[in-house]
Amino acid sequence: MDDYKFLFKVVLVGNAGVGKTCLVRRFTQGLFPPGQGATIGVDFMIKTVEVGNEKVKLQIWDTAGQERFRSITQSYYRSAHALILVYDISCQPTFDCLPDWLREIEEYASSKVLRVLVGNKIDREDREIPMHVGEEFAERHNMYFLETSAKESDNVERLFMQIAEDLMKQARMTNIPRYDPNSQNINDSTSNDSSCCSRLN
Ligand SMILES: Nc1nc2c(ncn2[C@@H]2O[C@H](COP(=O)(O)OP(=O)(O)OP(=O)(O)O)[C@@H](O)[C@H]2O)c(=O)[nH]1
Repeated sequence: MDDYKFLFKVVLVGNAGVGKTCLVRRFTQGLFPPGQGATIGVDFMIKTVEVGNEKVKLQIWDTAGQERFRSITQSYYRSAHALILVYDISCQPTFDCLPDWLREIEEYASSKVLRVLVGNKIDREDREIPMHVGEEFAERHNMYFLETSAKESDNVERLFMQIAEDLMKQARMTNIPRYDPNSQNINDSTSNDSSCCSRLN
C-alpha cells in the first residue's frame, strides 16, 4: 500500500549531457544505462525512501538540457520543492552556464526552493573544474554542494537522501500539510495545524 506521508518534487536542470538522466536512473533503478539518449522535454521517476520512521515519496523530474526544450522545462520549476543544478566537472562550458541557469531558477522557481549544485562525472580523469571552484560558487549562491559520479555511484544516494531529509525538516518546521493518500482532503492530515485559516465544521 502507498502509505507515504510526504511527497516532494525534485527537479534536475543543467546543460545537455551533464548526466542528469544517469543520476536519476542510478538513484531510482541502481543502473548506469549505456547509450542514454538525450531527454526529450521532461521525464519523471518515483522513489519512496525512508527518513527516520517516515516514508517519503520523491517525484524526480528529469528535464532536457537542450535549449529547444527550455519553454517546456521552465514550467516544471514552479512546483519544485528542490532543484538540482548539475554541471560536468570535465566540461568547462557546463560550469560557465551556471549563472544562466540560476537566472532561470530565480525567474521560474519558488523563492523557497531548496537549491543544490552538483558537479557530476568525478570518475573522469580529465577534470576541468576543481572541487573548490564548485564549492565557492555554491556558497556564493546559497546552495548545497556535492560532487557525484552516476557511473561509479559516488554520492548519488547521499544527494537524494540529503534532499529528502532537508525537505522533511523544512516541512516539520513550517508545519506544511502532509500528503495523506487515505484522506479526501490533501491538506487535512497535519495533526495540529493551528495556523490554518479556515475550517469546515
Ligand atoms: N564518466 C561518466 N559519464 C557519465 C556520468 N553520468 C553520465 N555520463 C555520460 O554522459 C552522457 C550524458 O548523460 P545523460 O544522463 O544522458 O545526460 P543529461 O544531462 O540527461 O542530458 P540531456 O538529457 O540531453 O539533458 C552519457 O554518455 C552518459 O553515459 C558519470 O558520472 N561519469
